Amino acid sequence: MGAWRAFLRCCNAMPRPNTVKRWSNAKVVSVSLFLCLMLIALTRMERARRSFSAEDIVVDHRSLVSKRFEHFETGGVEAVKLMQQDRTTTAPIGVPSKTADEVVEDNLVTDSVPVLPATVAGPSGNRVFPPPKRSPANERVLPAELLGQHFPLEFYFHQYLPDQAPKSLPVKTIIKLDTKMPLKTVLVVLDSLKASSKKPMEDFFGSQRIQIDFAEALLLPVLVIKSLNVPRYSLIAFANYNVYLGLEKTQRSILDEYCRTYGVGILSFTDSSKIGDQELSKEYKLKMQHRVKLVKMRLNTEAKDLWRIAKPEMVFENPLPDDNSEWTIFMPDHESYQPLAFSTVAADWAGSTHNISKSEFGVTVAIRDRGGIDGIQKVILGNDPEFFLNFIIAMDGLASLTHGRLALPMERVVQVDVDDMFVGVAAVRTKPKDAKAMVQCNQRIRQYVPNFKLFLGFTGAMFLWGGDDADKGEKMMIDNAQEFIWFNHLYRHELLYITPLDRISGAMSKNMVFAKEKNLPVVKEYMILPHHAGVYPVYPEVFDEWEKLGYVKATSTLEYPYRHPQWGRRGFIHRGVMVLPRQTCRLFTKTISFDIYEGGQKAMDESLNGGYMFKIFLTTPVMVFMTHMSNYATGQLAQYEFEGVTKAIDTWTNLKMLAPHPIDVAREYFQLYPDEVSPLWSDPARDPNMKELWRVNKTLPVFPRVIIAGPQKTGTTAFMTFLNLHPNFETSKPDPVLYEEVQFFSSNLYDNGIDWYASRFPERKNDQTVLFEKSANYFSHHRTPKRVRELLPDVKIIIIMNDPLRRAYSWYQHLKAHNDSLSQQYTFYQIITADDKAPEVLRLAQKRHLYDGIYAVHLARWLLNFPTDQLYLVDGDKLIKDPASVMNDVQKFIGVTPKIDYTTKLQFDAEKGFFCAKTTGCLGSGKGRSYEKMDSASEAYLTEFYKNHNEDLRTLLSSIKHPHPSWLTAMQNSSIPSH
Ligand SMILES: Nc1ncnc2c1ncn2[C@@H]1O[C@H](COP(=O)(O)OS(=O)(=O)O)[C@@H](OP(=O)(O)O)[C@H]1O
Repeated sequence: MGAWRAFLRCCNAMPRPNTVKRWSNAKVVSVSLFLCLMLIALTRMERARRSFSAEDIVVDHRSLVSKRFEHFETGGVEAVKLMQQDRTTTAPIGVPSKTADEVVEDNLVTDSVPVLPATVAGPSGNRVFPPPKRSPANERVLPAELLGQHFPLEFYFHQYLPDQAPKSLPVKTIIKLDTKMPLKTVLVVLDSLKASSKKPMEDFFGSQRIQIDFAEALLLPVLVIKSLNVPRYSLIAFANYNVYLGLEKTQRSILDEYCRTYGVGILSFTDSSKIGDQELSKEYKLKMQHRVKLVKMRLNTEAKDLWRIAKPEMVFENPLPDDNSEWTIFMPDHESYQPLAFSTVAADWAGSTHNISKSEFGVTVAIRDRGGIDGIQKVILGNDPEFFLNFIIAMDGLASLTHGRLALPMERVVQVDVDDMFVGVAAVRTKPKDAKAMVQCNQRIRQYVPNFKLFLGFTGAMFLWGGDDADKGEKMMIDNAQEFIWFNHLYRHELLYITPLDRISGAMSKNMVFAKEKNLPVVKEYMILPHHAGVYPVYPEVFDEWEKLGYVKATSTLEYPYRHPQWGRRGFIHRGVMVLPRQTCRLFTKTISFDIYEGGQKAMDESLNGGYMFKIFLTTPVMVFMTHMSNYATGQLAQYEFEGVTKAIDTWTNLKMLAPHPIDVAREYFQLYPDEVSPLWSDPARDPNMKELWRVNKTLPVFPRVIIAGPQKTGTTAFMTFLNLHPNFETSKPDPVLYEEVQFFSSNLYDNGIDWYASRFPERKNDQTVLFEKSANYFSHHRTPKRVRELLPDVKIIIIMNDPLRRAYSWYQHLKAHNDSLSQQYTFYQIITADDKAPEVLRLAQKRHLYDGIYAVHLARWLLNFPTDQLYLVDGDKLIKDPASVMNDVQKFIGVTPKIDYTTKLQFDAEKGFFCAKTTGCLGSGKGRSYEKMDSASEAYLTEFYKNHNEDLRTLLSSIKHPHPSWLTAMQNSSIPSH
């Protein structure tokens, strides 16, 4: 009522035209009510207009995020509550966590804005910098992988059955498909997948995090996902332009047609190591001279619309790198071409200079074809992207050819961490000249990166442990503390893999006390653990501690998901702490004998010439570097390298370098890469670096070798019970809420990490023991296959498929048996036929009943992630009628020993109507219920609903040469009209 009165007050206060002014409150109310009713009616009409189709199960993942468990599990919640009271029955299906309230169903699309810790005040009380702006060019475009997760069937057909299309319509998701927009993937065509030119292509695109597909020229992939009508590639790239020119005629015309239809351009490099000296493409009116030796390069300032990163007025005055006489120059004869870069033929070049200009900048070494000849825009470079100017030209070409869709933002966020301040033996500790050099380094880098300050990781206990000179140097650092930003690096540089973990909190807080005493401006929100131990692989104790402290919000590591190549490192957020990927500078192992400052000059020169660090700056919008001051003698060179590289970036590019507060660095990172918010866990036992970081006194986690993945209501409990009869199979520990299930990969339990997952299993009795788990909702959960593949790449997956009609009805009977209100309110028929006008709960319940039974879609997702020999598909009917033969077979598939004969373990129980274990008896009353037959209207509806999906399943199974389950064959036979 209060709100209503406020509304009326508002109405009265609002300026109105004279006629309205005279209206009474009653009139205002009636008019408002009328307008409301009209609005409702119009909305209903609009809904009704969109008629319901059998394929129209909306898998609206985003809505699930906010609706939480009780909405998603509509119809299941009451069952959960009941089950919690009655522990004698087994767990309800799909209960993903301890309590309904805690659960956030995570079956969501990852393009939601990540939840990041709030911005915090900088060391001086304010942010050092405003957060960098995101460039519109960098707005996210649908990555192919996401599409593959949500449209697996279409992807599978596209990949393996390109001549066919699925019979069923795609199951709708919230992903909006713009069928004219190519996916954000690049097709790189090579003459052979083994070509040496593959690596530079991987580096060029990979370092910009652009997804690539490689293809051989003789076997180009199908370019459009037919069933979705989605063009697959945003750009076609050739490592060697001659491969494009030499494409087989039909392939060329298909490719060209694709490019023209979707406005896709071609970016090509050249590789003259294997080709003749001079070539003429008559068709393209382009002459090319290969193997030219060149000096100097300048860009064409007239190609204004192409230059973005490049500063076109800059001139490179030195000889171009020429290990194998690898440059190609272009001599076009058509107005469609525009030179992009010019060079000068070296005076000592031995090749024939017939028709080649010898004047300064007289030859063209990069060119653009504006499509005047064949309607396709191209950028062609006279070498690979190795040379730094070529790299920049290619990046700008890429941005232009993809209309900005694959362009990186123009800002580069830079953070340089100097770990181990005060750590080290006397000889390599900070001397006065080092301290001075660091202060100067800050000042010099500030010319290019406003407000830049080195970040120093300090270890208080080791302060003044060095000799006299070091003492002086370290004292100087303290005197100049305000010149830097400091972060906690643990008091004694404790290596957590050998230090008792209960010392972490002491080590963190003592260091902060030290900082206070010395008046160091510490950013307490950012912290680095020595050797990054505890961050990845995660030590739960470290994150516990950070959670207790409450203020640590960001850290970084080299280790996730792997170390090499550098550009493959990623970030993730775990328990509120943002973990950023860390970049490493070169270690100048060869220059160690140099005087350090002399070596520094060398590092700077190299960067100025576009060395390794320069490319990191070009391709990495948010960079956190790791360097050392003392414990690696060579680490001290890094400061020179940063001077060099920032100067070079400032000189050659229009990129804007920024040095914000570390929390803003982290926030910027995850805003740029929201897909990375959720980590993908992998097995530390499989990676030597991770193994090194694992605690010395803690055994590596042991994971299951077999997963019964579902789907729900297909006999998964019977299967796991039977498997357990084998002396060497050991299932997960029972859970008070989830009972026999784990549900790690398909719920927010995944956030608990791998230690938690491993703790769900008993210790193996001996080497023969095979751990396994059953979680029936894994099968249809869109993220699960990828997560499983990442952690358990060799796992064997068991999938049981019974008649989807039976499966849906069994779920309804499950609800009924637990007096779930939904099943009391609605009949089975009402639920499965719910349309757009139905209440939301009914729509969600409909999804709950029908979605899992769309086997083809879910199976395709597993098949895209696992080889077929890791999947064991069980005919659900056979499991009921002849479980012994299924169980005998599966032992072979898993490779367990000894093989047991299940005919001696199982017997048919006439009363139960199912096979039961001789020793442990039949399953509980919740499994194998007796209930009335499905009504014929429902049966007819479901038969129609699943018709095309089942047809797709047949195609899919045939494609992997798997026999069809008996119910599927029977269904097909019954649908063939008899004459
Ligand atoms: N041997 C044996 N004993 C009992 N029940 C058997 C057996 N084999 C298969 N089934 C079928 O399993 C159905 C229950 O499937 P799930 O165990 O996968 O259900 S759950 O998802 O774990 O809740 C269950 O469904 P309902 O018949 O609806 O109860 C059975 O049809």
